[in-house]
Amino acid sequence: MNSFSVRNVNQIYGEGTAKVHVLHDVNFEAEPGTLSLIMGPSGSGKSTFLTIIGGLLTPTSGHVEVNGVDYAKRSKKERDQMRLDAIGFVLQTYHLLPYLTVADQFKLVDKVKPEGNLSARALDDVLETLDIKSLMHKFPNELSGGQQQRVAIARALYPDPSIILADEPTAALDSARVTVVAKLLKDLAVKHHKSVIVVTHDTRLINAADHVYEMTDGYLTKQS
Ligand SMILES: Nc1ncnc2c1ncn2[C@@H]1O[C@H](COP(=O)(O)OP(=O)(O)OP(=O)(O)O)[C@@H](O)[C@H]1O
Repeated sequence: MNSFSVRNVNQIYGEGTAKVHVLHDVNFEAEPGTLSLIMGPSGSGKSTFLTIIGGLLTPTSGHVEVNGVDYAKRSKKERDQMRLDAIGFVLQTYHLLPYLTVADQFKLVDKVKPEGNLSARALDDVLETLDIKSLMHKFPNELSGGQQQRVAIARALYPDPSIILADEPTAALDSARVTVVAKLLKDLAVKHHKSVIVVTHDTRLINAADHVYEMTDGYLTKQS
């Protein structure tokens, strides 16, 4: 079974003279055990695509199936549950809650999803890999951009999702950290059999990728 099957997706924002056709008949598949990159210039539709496959936006037309289930055939409540159970998001704005310490960001996940999260030991491994163990008592505004980005990655991985969707997960990281994050994403795909989809401008991630797609003016093409 494919984690994702996207068929003939179109997205149009606005109406009349303000109408913008952002995605054109997009088709895409992603299987468990693979890391796919979506590359392309700013404004080409990459984030819109990620938002649609993550079930956060219903496309103007077309179908998105996640683990064989069509979003369109589910109620909003069921879609929310599917997202909670299956998808880990790493978004451009890190969405860390300003009034919670790093440790409490993870505890909040436990409240929303009490079961099926990483064991304390597995979480410890992730924190160690991302070199953020010493930051647990800090608040987001005490962290650098790169530290916040790594905390956001760890938090997305904590619920142990089968699918990981990441929007520019390395934008705030230096080269050494990019290598660490690229290896982590690759290991999640290969060793943990997850489907990892990354929107990025970062050509340093290409070596880790199984498939590379290019988004140009809303048209998605497979490069490798
Ligand atoms: N809610 C919206 N309403 C109207 N237009 C939008 C909306 N969201 C995005 N757009 C437009 O759709 C186009 C694609 O935007 P999108 O953010 O998907 O591109 P992107 O490739 O992710 O860009 P970037 O790399 O800069 O994040 C842009 O022209 C943008 O202005």
